[in-house]
Amino acid sequence: METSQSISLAQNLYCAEQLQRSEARAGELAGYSLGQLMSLAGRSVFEELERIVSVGASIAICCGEGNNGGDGYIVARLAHQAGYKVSLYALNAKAELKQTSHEPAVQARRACRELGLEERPLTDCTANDYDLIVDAVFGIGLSRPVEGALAEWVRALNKSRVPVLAIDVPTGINADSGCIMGEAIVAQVTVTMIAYKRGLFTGASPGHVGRIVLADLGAGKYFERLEQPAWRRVTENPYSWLGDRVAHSHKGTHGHVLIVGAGPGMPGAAILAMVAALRAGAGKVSVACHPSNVGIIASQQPEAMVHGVEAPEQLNHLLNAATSLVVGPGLGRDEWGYKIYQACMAVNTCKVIDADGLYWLAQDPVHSSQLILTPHPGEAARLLKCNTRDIEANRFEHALSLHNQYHAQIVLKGAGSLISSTRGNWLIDRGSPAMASGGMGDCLAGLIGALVAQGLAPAQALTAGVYWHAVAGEVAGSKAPRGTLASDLMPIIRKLVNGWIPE
Ligand SMILES: NC(=O)C1=CN([C@@H]2O[C@H](COP(=O)(O)OP(=O)(O)OC[C@H]3O[C@@H](n4cnc5c(N)ncnc54)[C@H](O)[C@@H]3O)[C@@H](O)[C@H]2O)[C@@H](O)CC1
Ligand SMILES: Nc1ncnc2c1ncn2[C@@H]1O[C@H](COP(=O)(O)OP(=O)(O)O)[C@@H](O)[C@H]1O
Ligand SMILES: [K+]
Repeated sequence: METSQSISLAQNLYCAEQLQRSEARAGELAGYSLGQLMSLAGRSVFEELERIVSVGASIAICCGEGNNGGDGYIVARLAHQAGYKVSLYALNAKAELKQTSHEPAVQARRACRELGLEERPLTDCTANDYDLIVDAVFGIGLSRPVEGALAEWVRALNKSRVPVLAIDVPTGINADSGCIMGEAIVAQVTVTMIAYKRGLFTGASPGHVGRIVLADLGAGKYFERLEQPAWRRVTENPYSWLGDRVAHSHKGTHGHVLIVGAGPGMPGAAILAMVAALRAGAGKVSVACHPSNVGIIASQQPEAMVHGVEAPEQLNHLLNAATSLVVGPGLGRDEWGYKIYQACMAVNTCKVIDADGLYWLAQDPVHSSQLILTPHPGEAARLLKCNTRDIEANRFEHALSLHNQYHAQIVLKGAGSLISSTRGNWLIDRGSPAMASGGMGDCLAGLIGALVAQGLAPAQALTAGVYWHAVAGEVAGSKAPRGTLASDLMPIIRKLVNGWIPE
């Protein structure tokens, strides 16, 4: 799978279980006991703390009963010794640490007591009394929802404007899925230990983790030798896949995208896909739509060729001429839409299927690596015959299921888009909430279609398309996220497919 065209600069992502299984061995290979790893973890967090607040600042360190809390006690001792005003809060101030806790945690807690740092119950911690809160309540050991008084405390903490430094994973975030379990802390910075946990980058996490800092404790490289990452995070611009245009190229060199959609009264989605395909560099773009929409679509962009098709037979010559198809934008769920969809599915040309195309696919599943499916969670639920909540509860597993069931190239869209493809499983955590507006998906479908037309393999086109679409959304929405439109992405997509890298 690793070819010269694979993404070289990507980060490996892991599950909590992999950390639990191999962190001790990785530490051993690096020359550290688990206890020493914990001391290093505490020190890394303390170093980040020093970057956030100056000596003398008031800090509340909130500790659970496991090893995440253990890291917290080490931070508390270091911060106290360095001259910070430290207040300690414990989930269970009277109880001893769990028996599974490492010795340095026990020692650090004892040292804190000897230094006169009295532990108070966590729910007594009022965030506004402090300059910084250190969240050492739960890390990868979170095993059930945060409930009751603790959940109330988390809600109050989130309402305050006090910055939070989370250790390993913000309390309440599931490190594997990125879901909130009950209630979750919103952190400004998360210092995560040894390796990146996959759940930090998708689901609810983008709103909770803040800036992520990896503290690999010297054991990261050994850990990566012991454990295979099922997912990798794209961190490199994939422009080299497309490369510069050859000087003697002509429009025929850059492929012909056919957008199939725009049923009666629904021209907008096809227009967006069409413009995105043109701006992403397709040599030619045609639209096959219901005859009633020809005038309005043709008036949007004179460079596109717009064809009204009443019956599927009229599509044949267009299908034969296309290098890639985008099937579904505004296609509709009536008989016309179904017949047009069926005609598209009868040809082997690589197809991006989105929107109503996915609706029809869910009725009658097809398996092919020449299909690129771009569902949002609602569409994914229909394809997998479950509900949207099931999808969001475990985005990773459902992206894999879609790939396995349809043998297709899949992106499960949303904050932290997941790609499961014949070129592996990739996470793209670019993009922004500015993109939460109608039409963004149509723009993505057209962009991917244009990349296929220009010669990228389906899985590459999908990965590059999702990446550039998300970056374009970030750029378009950076100054004024509300009111950002899919149309605003078009000129930025044009720059990105020409190698532009935003600062
Ligand atoms: N093992 C190691 O080598 C290292 C571990 N480290 C730290 O250790 C953490 C993992 O430690 P643990 O496995 O002890 O797990 P945690 O400290 O994350 O929490 C587990 C404890 O919390 C309880 N718990 C879980 N969910 C709860 C809920 N909703 N309400 C109430 N109690 C709940 C569990 O019963 C268990 O006692 C990592 O996240 C990291 O911060 C770091 O020190 C690096 C080294
Ligand atoms: N909060 C967000 N963060 C990152 N990307 C987002 C966010 N909200 C939406 N997007 C992206 O915008 C696009 C929306 O697509 P979709 O839901 O199909 O829109 P539509 O059907 O209205 O065109 C997806 O690519 C999605 O990943
Ligand atoms: K934590």
